[in-house]
Amino acid sequence: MSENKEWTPASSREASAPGQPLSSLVWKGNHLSMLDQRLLPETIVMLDLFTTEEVWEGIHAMKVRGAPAIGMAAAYGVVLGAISYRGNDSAGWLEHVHAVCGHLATSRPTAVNLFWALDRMKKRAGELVTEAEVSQIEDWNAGLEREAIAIQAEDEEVCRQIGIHALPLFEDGMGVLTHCNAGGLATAKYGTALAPMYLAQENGIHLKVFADETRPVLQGARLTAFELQQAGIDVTLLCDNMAGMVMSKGWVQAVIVGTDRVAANGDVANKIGTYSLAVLAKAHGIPFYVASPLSTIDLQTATGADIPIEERSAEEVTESFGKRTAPEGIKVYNPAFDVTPHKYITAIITEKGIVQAPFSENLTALFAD
Ligand SMILES: CSC[C@H]1O[C@H](OP(=O)(O)O)[C@H](O)[C@@H]1O
Repeated sequence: MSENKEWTPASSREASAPGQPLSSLVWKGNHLSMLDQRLLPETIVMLDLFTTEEVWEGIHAMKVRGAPAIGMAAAYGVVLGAISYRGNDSAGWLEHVHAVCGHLATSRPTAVNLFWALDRMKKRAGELVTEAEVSQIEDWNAGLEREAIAIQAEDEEVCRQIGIHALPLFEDGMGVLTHCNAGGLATAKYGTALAPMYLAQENGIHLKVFADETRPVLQGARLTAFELQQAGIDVTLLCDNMAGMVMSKGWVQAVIVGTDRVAANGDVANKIGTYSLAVLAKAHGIPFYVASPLSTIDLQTATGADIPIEERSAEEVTESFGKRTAPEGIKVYNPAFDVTPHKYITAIITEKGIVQAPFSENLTALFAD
């Protein structure tokens, strides 16, 4: 793996152009260029990843993070794995691709987009080897490459559609609170929860955004505050424990967050702290919205209690801000996500429209056609 300290625009999809937001993932034809989000906002480093293992590590270590971005990265990881196959038979190639997918599936457990993208790549691999007109491994690899590129391109349009559907919920001058980073950095572009903020800006609507800092990894402070400020959107950074006071002052008219997995009954797994925010919003009579692409809705998972919740290292909590901030040997509990019961959710905003209670029926209906 090499690190490009220099800012080098990509040949296929531009990493960044003047006035344009950063891209977290740029496919370069034979490798994946991944923005190391752990270093933002101070340092912009694109990592050049040539192997599945490097992509696995990138996801696991949260160099790339955010449910849709994790799925996209995994899809490119499958391409890199397929390219590395040295046999010449379809059965061996397919078995190898499945093994690569199985390995990438162990990188992080909660965001269902990872498994969604891997399932899609496996399905495409199966189709490729049975399509009569393509018979070379190079053709199958090229087919998987096209599929991964399509996943990324579709995500940009999906996010834009989420923004379009959400926009009528936000009026000029409203205060909107968000948690973690469900923005362009977590997706191909626009984000999920941040998409309406970008669309509002395009339409001359002024929103006053409050970004929770989001302990312990600080995605709100390092990423949401960064990307909204870069875009010229009015954003105020809050410590997580300030949300209640800000709501009590009447400064917040809506909360919108992203999600890593929506269960069939409408329960939502999202960044730790989301559940507390939803309860606070309910107590203050503030609508609580979840922005979710269909790829994040998991009808196979019945309720929030069935969603696997990732627990991360104690050091994320004890070594914050570049130094030790807790005593040696202290017991730590560090769940990366929590589950918000659907009773606290006003609506789930998807690329196909806005879903409200009863969530079980209405989420299922989304997939009917
Ligand atoms: C657009 S979904 C973003 C989603 O991902 C975050 O998790 P993480 O930073 O740990 O990957 C968080 O739950 C966000 O809502």
